[in-house]
Amino acid sequence: MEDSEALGFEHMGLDPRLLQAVTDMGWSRPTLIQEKAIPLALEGKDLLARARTGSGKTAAYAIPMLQLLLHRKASCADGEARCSSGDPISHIKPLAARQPETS
Ligand SMILES: Nc1ncnc2c1ncn2[C@@H]1O[C@H](COP(=O)(O)OP(=O)(O)OP(=O)(O)O)[C@@H](O)[C@H]1O
Repeated sequence: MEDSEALGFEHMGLDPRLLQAVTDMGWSRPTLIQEKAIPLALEGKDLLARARTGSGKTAAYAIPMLQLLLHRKASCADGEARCSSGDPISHIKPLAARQPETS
């Protein structure tokens, strides 16, 4: 994809609070891994991605996760039944604990 066609944060359908946070961080555009991963994660797709150290992977998974949490919070405030299905972070902790130690 050419740079001119790159999908900016403002075109990803992000919650305004997340867009503001990204702006506050001084991030004018997503990194490549963020540009590829965030839209798919927001669609609910399962992803396995690899990118070099310092390429922005943390935000690539944290931004969609925070968006899910914000939407879920709004849904719970509206009394939706799916609010009782557990929170995403509780699934991440056991997965992280199973990661092999690095030296
Ligand atoms: N879109 C962006 N624009 C500018 N800077 C960014 C962007 N996304 C992340 N950064 C910055 O890039 C740096 C590296 O990001 P981060 O540590 O999340 O990368 P990573 O791929 O998760 O690294 P690691 O492989 O070490 O876990 C951080 O200082 C972060 O604030």
